[in-house]
Amino acid sequence: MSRPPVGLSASGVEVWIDDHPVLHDISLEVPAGNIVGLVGPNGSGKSTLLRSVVGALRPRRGTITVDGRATGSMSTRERARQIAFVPQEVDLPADMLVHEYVALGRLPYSSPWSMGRSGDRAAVGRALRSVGMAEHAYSAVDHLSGGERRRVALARGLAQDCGVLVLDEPTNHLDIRHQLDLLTFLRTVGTTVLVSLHDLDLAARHCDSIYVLNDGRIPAHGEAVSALDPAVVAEVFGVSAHWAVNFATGRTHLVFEPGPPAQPAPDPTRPTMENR
Ligand SMILES: Nc1ncnc2c1ncn2[C@@H]1O[C@H](COP(=O)(O)OP(=O)(O)OP(=O)(O)O)[C@@H](O)[C@H]1O
Repeated sequence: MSRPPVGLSASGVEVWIDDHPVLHDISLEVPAGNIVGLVGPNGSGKSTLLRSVVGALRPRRGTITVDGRATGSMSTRERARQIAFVPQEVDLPADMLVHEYVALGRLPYSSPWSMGRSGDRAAVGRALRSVGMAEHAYSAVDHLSGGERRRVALARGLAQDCGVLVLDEPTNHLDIRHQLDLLTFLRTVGTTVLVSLHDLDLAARHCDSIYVLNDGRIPAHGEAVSALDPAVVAEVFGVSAHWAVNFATGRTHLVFEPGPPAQPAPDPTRPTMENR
């Protein structure tokens, strides 16, 4: 991407779907050039929040700004030049070639008589190379595997050349090498990234800060060690977790134990029904 990164912020965002509140008073900050992770259990509202941020859903209350400008006052085309969105599930049109699909990312810059300019072709080529899919440029999209489709969808977002990239679970369907490659690659893109992830340890390792979403609210945010404090993980995800050092690399990882979170040890000096 060549466009400079810009900051993204949401303030007091409330979203209703089908007469039900899904997001309650959400505020978040994604500083320019940062990678900010969004984690939370299934159904906590991650996709709803990302879709609201990119303008696919209209919040009932609250403001979303990009580079200090409210997105609600931007035209669709203008917003698409500011924020690129790669959704969780992407329907790739069956009879399209990979490079044609990625070129759709250039639509916000095109007029009917200018599609296929050399600048657009260069952006498409760059995006395909960066996700390791250049050799598939002339394949039909419906011949791709699930993981290859995810990478092509990301290429389309990169070709859009925006200051903010919003990714909904981009590691879905990717094998472990491609998950690590993708998250490492995001750091090199040089844009602002808001990304939802299910793997808490990957989020901790690759994001500058993390927002935890639970039942449409944000109970914790900040650097990984505080946002993903074991008490928060137990409360939100219902699993036992702790931070552990990998002695081979010196890195700290969040590791999990099966079963419910451990209860605090009983205080023997405190009366109970049994020893009273
Ligand atoms: N189109 C819709 N119609 C009705 N309810 C919806 C719709 N989209 C989302 N919801 C509801 O909003 C809540 C949040 O859903 P959302 O998809 O944002 O969660 P999520 O955190 O992204 O989940 P997952 O991790 O499973 O992808 C859920 O209760 C879901 O059922």
